Amino acid sequence: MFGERLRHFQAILIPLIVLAGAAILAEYVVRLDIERQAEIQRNQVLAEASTLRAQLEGEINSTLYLANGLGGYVSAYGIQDEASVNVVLATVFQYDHHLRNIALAPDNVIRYVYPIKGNEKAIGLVYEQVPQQWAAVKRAIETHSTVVAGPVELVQGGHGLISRTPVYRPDGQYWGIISLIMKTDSLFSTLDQDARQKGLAMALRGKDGEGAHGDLIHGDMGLFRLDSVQQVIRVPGGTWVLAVRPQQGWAAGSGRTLMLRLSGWGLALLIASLTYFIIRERDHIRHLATHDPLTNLPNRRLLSDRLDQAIAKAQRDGQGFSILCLDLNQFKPINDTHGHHVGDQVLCTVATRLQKCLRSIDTVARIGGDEFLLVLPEVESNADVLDVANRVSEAIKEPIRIGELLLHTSASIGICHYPVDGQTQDDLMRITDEAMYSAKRESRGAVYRVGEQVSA
Ligand SMILES: Nc1nc2c(ncn2[C@@H]2O[C@H](COP(=O)(O)OP(=O)(O)OP(=O)(O)O)[C@@H](O)[C@H]2O)c(=O)[nH]1
Repeated sequence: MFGERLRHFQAILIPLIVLAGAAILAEYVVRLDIERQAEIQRNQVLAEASTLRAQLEGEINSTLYLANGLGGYVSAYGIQDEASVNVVLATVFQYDHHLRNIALAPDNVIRYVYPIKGNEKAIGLVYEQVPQQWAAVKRAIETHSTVVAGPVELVQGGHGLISRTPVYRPDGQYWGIISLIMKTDSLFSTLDQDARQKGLAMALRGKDGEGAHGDLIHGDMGLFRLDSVQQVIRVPGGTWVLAVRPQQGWAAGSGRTLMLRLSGWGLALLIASLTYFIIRERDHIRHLATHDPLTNLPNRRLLSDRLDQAIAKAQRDGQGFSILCLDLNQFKPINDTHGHHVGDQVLCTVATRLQKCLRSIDTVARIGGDEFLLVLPEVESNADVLDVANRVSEAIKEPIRIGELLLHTSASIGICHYPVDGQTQDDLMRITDEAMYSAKRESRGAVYRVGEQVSA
């Protein structure tokens, strides 16, 4: 019936709605977690990037402090002889393992280089005559401060930063230039290694201190295009930019997210399944309360509802209906002879046959041991109800096969019409019952209406 189908539909629809709601909630929680994880990860990467930046700035500045220290020494004491200069340069050189060489150029002409081995050709170089170098030297002299160029490819191999520090005598007179070449390959690869150990990829740009627009110094330029954490590094005469990003990308799609999503969906499925079982259980309990457990036909309680509905509908539509009460004849002997279980099967067979004789809008209920009541909406005429009664009677008379047994029974039937024979539920039930008993008393197997036989 419609109510049954609606309940079935609800039992599917409600859990689906619950599933959708719980899944949306689960996805929302996953999204929040992804955002939180990304924020935590971004902060961690930012902290690591700051460490790398400090490390890099520290390395570069410590080299520059050496240049400044050396400049101070030269300014104060000047140059006595080559041997003592070499001692000073060698002392400075050993402080910084990134140093490639140091050159002193009084009046812009390189006179001293340490170590000399491999750098002999630099001796005597006049900066003014080498345009690529003169620009930086000139800028250092003009700005009175250290200028860092590069990294550039070194003729001795590898890459290096060249710092030019102008030196002035105590009286303010320009003395010359101190050049330091710093090997960057080892410096950058140390940083790179540190970053990789923490699962990070790093890149540097800003050659010649040109910052965010400068050429690539180290790493992969792609990192600047990706969503990376970037830090500005101050170098004398300009800036570099450091880009850092997790090697495996940001947290989204991590194992944790997958676990959280699976748990969320699992929970959503569990809640939806529980909802489904609760609804089914509720429907089952409701069904048990309204149906006969043996034949699964509506019981008295549900019959009462159906009768109320039929009366209300008849009053609304101005159309009558009929009810039919049926009691099996000689059922007890079946029980007594073949046992209760055979009697049960006979009752079930009768129930099935009754249902087959009726329309979907009719109701057939079991109201007693071998007694059934049929409600036939919109059936008003005697002829129509007799038609149904005869059909039902014939169906019950058909032999019933239970295993090896072939059993026979019949029914005494009472009918009544609403509103002609009775107007209330109690009246209708009583009158039909009396009609059925009249049939049973006076002509078993016949159909009676209000004490009068209407069909054989
Ligand atoms: N197998 C079975 N028998 C039942 C059930 N409920 C009631 N009965 C039996 O059904 C019989 C009904 O009694 P009656 O209607 O007097 O028996 P009958 O032989 O049909 O009598 P008449 O109606 O006068 O022909 C009783 O013997 C009950 O014990 C049931 O659920 N299963």
